Amino acid sequence: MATQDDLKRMAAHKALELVPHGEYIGVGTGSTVKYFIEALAASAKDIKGAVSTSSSTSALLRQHGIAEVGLNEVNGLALYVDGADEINHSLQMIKGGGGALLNEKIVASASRQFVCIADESKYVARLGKFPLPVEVIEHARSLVSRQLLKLGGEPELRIGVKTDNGHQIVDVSGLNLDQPMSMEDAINHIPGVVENGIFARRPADVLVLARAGGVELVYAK
Ligand SMILES: O=C(CO)[C@H](O)[C@H](O)COP(=O)(O)O
Repeated sequence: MATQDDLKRMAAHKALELVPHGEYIGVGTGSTVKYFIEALAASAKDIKGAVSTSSSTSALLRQHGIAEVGLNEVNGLALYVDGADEINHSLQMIKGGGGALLNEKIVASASRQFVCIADESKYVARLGKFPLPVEVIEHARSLVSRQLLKLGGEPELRIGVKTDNGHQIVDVSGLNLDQPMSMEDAINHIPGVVENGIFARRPADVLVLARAGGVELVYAK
């Protein structure tokens, strides 16, 4: 039986088919993305370079000899490839389990196409079982947490974690995410919030979904 890692690898390999030749691409963060970087390095795709979303992704790109380029050095990106913690049927996502949500949202917003790579456990009818990561300015953490409580969530500090941008992460359980875009906006309006892991304003354009029976491309309904 295929393991979750097998499925992640299958999705990552399939995504290669969507990578254009001769373009800059954005690369997300996480274990599924690690398989994508490995597959990209072993393939004949001649991308111009990759914009990274985290120090761990930069290290993997270096290790595999893929040229890294800064976002300021390119005029937009053809494609962005990343995993997700949850993705719904409109291809809206919860991201940030790996703590890279801020850079992921920035690079995704600079990309013409967002390809999400995921195993079937991530594909859900309703977002919100996975606690929502919220990146916060450290001295505003308690203030922000009180506001998150008012929005119906139960915030919990991710102990011992600092993001690549020097902030803390609060994971929020119990939020009603039936209106993901409104919640994305509401949380981002709390002073002290840097970014939150709802990707509703910038959903994926295509989901490469790996199931035990094979890999399929899913487009937003
Ligand atoms: O948002 C992310 C990192 O910030 C990842 O895409 C998400 O956590 C999924 O990770 P994985 O591929 O390891 O399951």
